[in-house]
Amino acid sequence: MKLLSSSDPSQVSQACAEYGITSAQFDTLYTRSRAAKDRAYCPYSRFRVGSCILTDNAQFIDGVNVENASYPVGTCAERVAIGAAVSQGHKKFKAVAVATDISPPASPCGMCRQFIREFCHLETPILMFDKDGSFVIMKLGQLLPASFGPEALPSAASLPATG
Ligand SMILES: O=c1ccn([C@H]2C[C@H](O)[C@@H](CO)O2)c(=O)[nH]1
Ligand SMILES: [Zn+2]
Repeated sequence: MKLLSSSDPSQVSQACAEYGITSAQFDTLYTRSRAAKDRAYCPYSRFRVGSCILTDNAQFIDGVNVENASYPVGTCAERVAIGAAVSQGHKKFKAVAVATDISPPASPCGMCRQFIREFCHLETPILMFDKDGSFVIMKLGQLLPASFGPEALPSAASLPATG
């Protein structure tokens, strides 16, 4: 796990080539996840999280963490972004970005990793941006090894996500 600089074009282009996204897509994921972070609703933790996901037809959809006075009811930015995307008709994603105000960057929690697993290949890049715009990039399969997914269920063939 290596911390890379998003302001170093050679580090960005090398990472993009390795993980199958364009530099333009990287820039949008970075800009949008950071901007989304400012819209987080997190009066309890004060821990702002923004997410942006890239759909397989090149749409970008944002999410923020949305907390609740009943603490366990709150949801993470990544799941909000994916829920928004699914509600807009997207079910396959090429990249997931998450931005926070800490360094090194936060990585998706276990529940989000499983949620992402439903809609992404194990090779899908997860981009994690820190407070300075430095980033770590890892494949979903690295974040969630030996995972359980929809293909394990006999009923999966009839699920919209896999159909
Ligand atoms: O990757 C993460 C980690 C945490 N959170 C949220 C959940 C909660 O609102 C706050 C503190 O855990 O940050 C996210 O949205 N995504
Ligand atoms: Zn989470």
